[in-house]
Amino acid sequence: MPWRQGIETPYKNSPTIKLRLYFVLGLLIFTVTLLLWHHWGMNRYLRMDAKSFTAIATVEPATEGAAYSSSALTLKPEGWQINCELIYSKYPPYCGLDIVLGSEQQGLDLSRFDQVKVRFLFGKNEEHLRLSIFNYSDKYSRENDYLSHKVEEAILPSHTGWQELSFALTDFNIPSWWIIQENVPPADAGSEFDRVMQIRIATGYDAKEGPQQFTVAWLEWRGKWISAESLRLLLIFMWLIAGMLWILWEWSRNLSRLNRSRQRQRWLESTNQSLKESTQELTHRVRIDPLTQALNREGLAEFLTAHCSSSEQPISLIFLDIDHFKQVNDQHGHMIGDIVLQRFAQQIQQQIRPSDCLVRWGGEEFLLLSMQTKLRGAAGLAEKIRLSLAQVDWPNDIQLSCSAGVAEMVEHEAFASLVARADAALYQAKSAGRNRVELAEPLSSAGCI
Ligand SMILES: Nc1nc2c(ncn2[C@@H]2O[C@H](COP(=O)(O)OP(=O)(O)OP(=O)(O)O)[C@@H](O)[C@H]2O)c(=O)[nH]1
Repeated sequence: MPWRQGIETPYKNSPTIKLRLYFVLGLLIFTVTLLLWHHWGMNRYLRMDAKSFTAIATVEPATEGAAYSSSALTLKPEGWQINCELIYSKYPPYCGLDIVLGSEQQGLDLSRFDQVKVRFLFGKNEEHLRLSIFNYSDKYSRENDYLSHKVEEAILPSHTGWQELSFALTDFNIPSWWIIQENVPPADAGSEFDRVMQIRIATGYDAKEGPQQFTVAWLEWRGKWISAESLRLLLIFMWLIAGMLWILWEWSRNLSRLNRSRQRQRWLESTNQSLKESTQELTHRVRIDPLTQALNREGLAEFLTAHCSSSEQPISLIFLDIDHFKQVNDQHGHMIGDIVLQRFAQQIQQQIRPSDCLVRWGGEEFLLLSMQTKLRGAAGLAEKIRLSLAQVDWPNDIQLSCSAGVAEMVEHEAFASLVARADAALYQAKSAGRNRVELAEPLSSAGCI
């Protein structure tokens, strides 16, 4: 059966259910793996030390009057060492080192990192170091004026001995003096690390006059290949795509299921139709004589069940028999005999009412049940049929006649009795020389089937 091909039953263990489970499981494993990998791995580093980056000494004030601060940068095996002498003048003094990263508006993109770690040695009690980032921006930066670059600062506390301090990029602050100096609106006063021109490590605002010394071993920038936010977006996008694919898949599966069930419905409808037609044809065949198209005895029984009621009475029966039909067969053959039988039946059908019923009783004998017809009416009909045979174009110019016996059913008469009486009348017609109509003897009382 073609419509059966590919029909899926929604069993628990069907391959599609398994496929879906694998699909969701695969996505979950992929998501968890990606999150774990992001948490524990996917790291990138940038280390800034004396071997790989160049630093210069910086000092403030450098040229104020006769008294000025001085600073000297020494490269030690452990890192950059700053030795300076701070003297107060117009501005609070500081000294430190600058790691120059860019020039001519080309800075280093440090926004790819999340954290910075600094290893330094600064033994001064209650004093601090400053770690400053100078970031270029087309909005406010001016060429050859590093103070116009956005300044982002983090304060490093003093500590006895070497210390390694780690903090996030979000821990940097923009000092208010820079915002005021550059007149920057609040919308532009947020942190930026995409074009870093230089990094400065210097004494803090609380530095005291006199000699200062500190050493910076390295700065290490740490970040992820994919930021947590990008990873979240990626995962959301991936789940959205998977969801859409899932919906599309379900939709196309349902569509093909629907098509298959429509196909099946059409097949069932056409099968049902052809079964109905076959049944009708079979029923017809069972009730109809195939040669003459008159009812057979089966058809007669059905007809009697449906119509032999008192409302249909009076009912008359004409028993018709072709005369000397054996001679027709003998002289012209059975084929011609069959044609004669067909035309004989047709000739009768043309002259009766739709409510009447022609039955082939057997061989060349026919019963004609004439409904709501009295004996005389039926006798007239039988006579009319008999006479009409002369007008028929019989094959081989055969001269055909018939005899008839007519009987009217009396109330409660059995059909067999009616047939027997009509048959007796027919016998009389035959005995009296054929080609004539005889009436049956009336019955006083009998019964219908
Ligand atoms: N061609 C053909 N012949 C049939 C068919 N059924 C019966 N017959 C023939 O009809 C003939 C009937 O012959 P009889 O019973 O002797 O009747 P008859 O020759 O008509 O003689 P009477 O009835 O006495 O006039 C037989 O030869 C049957 O073989 C049929 O379906 N086709």
